[in-house]
Amino acid sequence: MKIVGLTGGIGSGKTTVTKEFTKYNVPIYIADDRSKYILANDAVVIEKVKNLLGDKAYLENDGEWFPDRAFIASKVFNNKGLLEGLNNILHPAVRNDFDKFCDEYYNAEYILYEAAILFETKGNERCDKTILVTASLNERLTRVMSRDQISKEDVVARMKNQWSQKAKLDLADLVIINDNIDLIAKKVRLVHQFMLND
Ligand SMILES: CC(C)(COP(=O)(O)OP(=O)(O)OC[C@H]1O[C@@H](n2cnc3c(N)ncnc32)[C@H](O)[C@@H]1O)[C@@H](O)C(=O)NCCC(=O)NCCS
Ligand SMILES: Nc1ncnc2c1ncn2[C@@H]1O[C@H](COP(=O)(O)OP(=O)(O)OP(=O)(O)O)[C@@H](O)[C@H]1O
Repeated sequence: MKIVGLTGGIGSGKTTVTKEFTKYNVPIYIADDRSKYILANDAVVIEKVKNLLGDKAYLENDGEWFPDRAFIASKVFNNKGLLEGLNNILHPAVRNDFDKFCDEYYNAEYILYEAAILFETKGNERCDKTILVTASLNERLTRVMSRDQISKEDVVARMKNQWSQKAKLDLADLVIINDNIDLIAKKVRLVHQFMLND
């Protein structure tokens, strides 16, 4: 079983591209989603996040507690120390969770590991191949502002905590340029064939 990492800066189109791989029954691990699950459900993680950011990091609703992601984002994306603290809590937990996923799908030809900050966290060292999804800076800004209804400043704050597209291009094995949505299905079909024959 090969591990294929799929990454790209915020708003590049990782989720859009990843969805295309589901057509081919490729097992897909989405680090952002699993990270959210862990943040909401792992008791040890919850305790550590409260210690780092305060009790306000979680909100109560009908007797249940949920991470207040807007509050957490407002704290960490403008404070490198706090972001590092949060990453240090969540990333080892995500790695453990991914180990279990790999065990479950050890029979697959390859599995896709989607992560926004694959290279930044050295996650690529675990991958046999890496795919980078790209789009122009302006496109990415516009897409995220419209998708999440957040300000340009909020998107830029996240971008500042990610490597530049140029730095990632130097490391990626394959690149999917996501400028035209109509071409994504064809590009993914070609990449899938490449992975099967590699
Ligand atoms: C701070 C949190 C709660 C904000 O949640 P929110 O729903 O607003 O954002 P979401 O998780 O959907 O992330 C959206 C995008 O923000 C960017 N982003 C998220 N985490 C990070 C990070 N640690 N460093 C840089 N960019 C990040 C990515 O481009 C991501 O796709 C959340 O992003 C989080 O827990 N981040 C830390 C965990 C992490 O590193 N996740 C990313 C891969 S494991
Ligand atoms: N080629 C495209 N043309 C126009 N809109 C697009 C294109 N690709 C993706 N989008 C839209 O742009 C937004 C961002 O795409 P997507 O959510 O796939 O990016 P992402 O890289 O997963 O972002 P994030 O890092 O925030 O998770 C979405 O609303 C999506 O529908």
